[in-house]
Amino acid sequence: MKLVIKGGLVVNPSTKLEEVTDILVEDGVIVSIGETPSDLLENADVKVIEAEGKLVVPGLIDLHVHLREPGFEHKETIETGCLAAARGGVTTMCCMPNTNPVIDNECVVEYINTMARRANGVKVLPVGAITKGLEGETLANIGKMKEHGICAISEDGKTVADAGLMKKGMSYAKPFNLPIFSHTEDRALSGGAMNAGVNAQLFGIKGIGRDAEEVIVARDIILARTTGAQLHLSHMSTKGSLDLIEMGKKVWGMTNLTAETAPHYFILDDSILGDYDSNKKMSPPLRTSEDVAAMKQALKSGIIDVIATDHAPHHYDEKNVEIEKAPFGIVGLETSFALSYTHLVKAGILTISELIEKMSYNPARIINSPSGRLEVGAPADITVIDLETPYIIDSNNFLSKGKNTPFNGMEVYGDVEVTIVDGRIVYEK
Ligand SMILES: NC(=O)N[C@@H](CC(=O)O)C(=O)O
Ligand SMILES: [Zn+2]
Ligand SMILES: [Zn+2]
Repeated sequence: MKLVIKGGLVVNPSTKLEEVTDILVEDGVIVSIGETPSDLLENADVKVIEAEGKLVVPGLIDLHVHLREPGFEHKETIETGCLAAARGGVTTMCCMPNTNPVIDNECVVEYINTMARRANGVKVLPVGAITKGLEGETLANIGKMKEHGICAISEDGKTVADAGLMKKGMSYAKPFNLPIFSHTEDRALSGGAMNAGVNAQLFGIKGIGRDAEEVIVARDIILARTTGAQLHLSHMSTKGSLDLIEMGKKVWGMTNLTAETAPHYFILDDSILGDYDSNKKMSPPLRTSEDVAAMKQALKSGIIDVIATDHAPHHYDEKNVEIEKAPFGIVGLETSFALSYTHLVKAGILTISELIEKMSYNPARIINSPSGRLEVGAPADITVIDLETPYIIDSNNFLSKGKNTPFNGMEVYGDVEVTIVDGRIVYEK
């Protein structure tokens, strides 16, 4: 089966390509980038996707997604999560281990692999727990899980509180070439429902200080420096965290340190919580406008390497309670590209190529994936996007089971038209 994506603006960070041209795909692999011979275009066996006026990029790679299966299928399933991913232009995603049972052994890894094979074709890479049951007491069987395809280890939703155990986890992961995705939250310092500060005082909501995040950011950078393990800091939200990462990268010259943020941390701040809407509650919480400005700066300077979603679907009934009682988390798979494009590229902060680097190429490098690049021989994971037509975000249209977004009603640019995985169309508008 041959496929031609014709006449789109092809943007590929790995080769610094930015050119109106065609991509030819055969048997799931990119076989050429350049003008397609006309006899091929007339061949009835060749499917042509007209991409004139559209953006053509390597499929997006989301390092941070909660698919909720097994255990919480009322929030999301692997099937619905994969549909949402395809709609959002995401061709590979890493799913976090806070399921029930926890992804802490090869059987659960295999269960996810099986369910993903039955879904639409979007690549699902499980993330294994660092400790058994996410209980923070003994290491999970990391080596066995690696044999079955985990792409990283993480305690996401929690932090390994014991620094000695975290160090052991890092030392163990290193020879397996597994990155550690770190959720940085010191439980002794957290415990509220929004960012601590003047707005929390004004609204009468218990606050979570930035120190809860920063203490663990500092600790894990130090431990990664000692062990040489590859540390990837999940969902960064504060300016202080960015300063610490800058220190690790620039002063200590660490090449084993990367960091991620999510669209809500560079678009929204804690002043919007005055309506007590639990769809604005997530972990870590929205911070202040100064943090938002610093986050944009850090995306530009490269202190932040990755934009992920932290797609965290919850059921309507679970969120439809007082903000203090509601679970943390918002969905993101179907809005992340458009929000990032609108608020970073259209706003003049990043170039398109820089954005795709953060949403595809850099994530691919962190998990050693051959995707994330439009190169001859690479897997044909490709996303075609309309950048011209604005639209309004409406969670009623989400394919995800989760409708918990703070972005409802916002106008954005960057509508995904076609998503291709291994040369197969998995979403077409
Ligand atoms: N981010 C969140 O607010 N929630 C996540 C957990 C997490 O990412 O820490 C969840 O699993 O719901
Ligand atoms: Zn987390
Ligand atoms: Zn998460």
